[in-house]
Amino acid sequence: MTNPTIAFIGGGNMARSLIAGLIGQGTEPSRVRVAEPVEAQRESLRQDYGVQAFATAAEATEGASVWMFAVKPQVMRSVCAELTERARTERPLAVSVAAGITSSQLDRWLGGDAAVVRTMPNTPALLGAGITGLYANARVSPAQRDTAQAVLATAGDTVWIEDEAQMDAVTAVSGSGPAYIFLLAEAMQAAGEAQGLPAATARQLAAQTLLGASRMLTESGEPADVLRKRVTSPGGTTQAAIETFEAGGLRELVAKAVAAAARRGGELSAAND
Ligand SMILES: NC(=O)C1=CN([C@@H]2O[C@H](COP(=O)(O)OP(=O)(O)OC[C@H]3O[C@@H](n4cnc5c(N)ncnc54)[C@H](OP(=O)(O)O)[C@@H]3O)[C@@H](O)[C@H]2O)C=CC1
Ligand SMILES: O=C(O)[C@@H]1CCC=N1
Repeated sequence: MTNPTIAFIGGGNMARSLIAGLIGQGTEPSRVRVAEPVEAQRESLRQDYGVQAFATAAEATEGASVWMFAVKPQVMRSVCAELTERARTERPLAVSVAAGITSSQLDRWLGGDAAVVRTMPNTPALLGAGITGLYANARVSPAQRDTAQAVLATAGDTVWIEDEAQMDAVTAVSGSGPAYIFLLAEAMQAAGEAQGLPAATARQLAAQTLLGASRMLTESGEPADVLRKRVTSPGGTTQAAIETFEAGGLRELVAKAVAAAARRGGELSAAND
């Protein structure tokens, strides 16, 4: 990446995670500009990362060739409307992290002929342990594609999607996914406490087990079912638990939850058009 100036529009949870990745990987803070309406959040971004923070998108995008849209889907259209004139004259690379909002909507809201990369990162980006799905529209040049990938790679792994229709599925699996794991952690912790463990001990056991299992998944190269079977001694404790999960319909429930998230992506697109 040839050191572009990057403007974030929206300085909330997701933007913070991405900014942490960029600064942590050595991006010069003066090259990161953020538009964020809340003064307390602007000040905390300046303090934590040394970036420049402004009240308006117009100020933040001055001189920036990459615009990172990190506002809620519900306000994306009005935020783009503030920038249409500048987008037409300056032809930036527009990168969106918004759930549901399509590249053709962003192109239209930015006045047409816009180079748009629609992405779906996740909050482990804060630790450089995220994963981002990316989709580029036809206006994106190979160099801009590399730039978008380089920006998101500071947050973790990246994977390109050639069919934009799959972005709602990406969102449902990895964008929202960390929350599913946190829900599982809450449930494991509560169940441990119900079995008589002190709260702190139950929390530590659940969290470290999720970390260790995730590292085995990513580092061993072995599929999840093989790793699961290795824990499951015939007639043992794990088998008792797994049979309970299967009888309770865990797989079907996960499939329904992911389908609901993907469907919501489509609804967010339609509702905010
Ligand atoms: N959180 C997550 O795990 C993920 C989120 N996303 C996507 O990221 C986007 C942001 O989500 P998230 O960070 O969670 O939400 P947040 O509400 O934390 O962040 C959005 C920020 O944008 C600010 N904002 C609102 N209007 C404007 C404006 N006109 N100009 C500049 N900033 C503005 C908001 O301020 P105010 O609070 O005053 O409204 C808020 O601080 C969403 O589109 C979401 O789909 C994608 C992947 C994962
Ligand atoms: O819940 C949401 O809509 C956003 C998108 C993925 C994670 N958070």
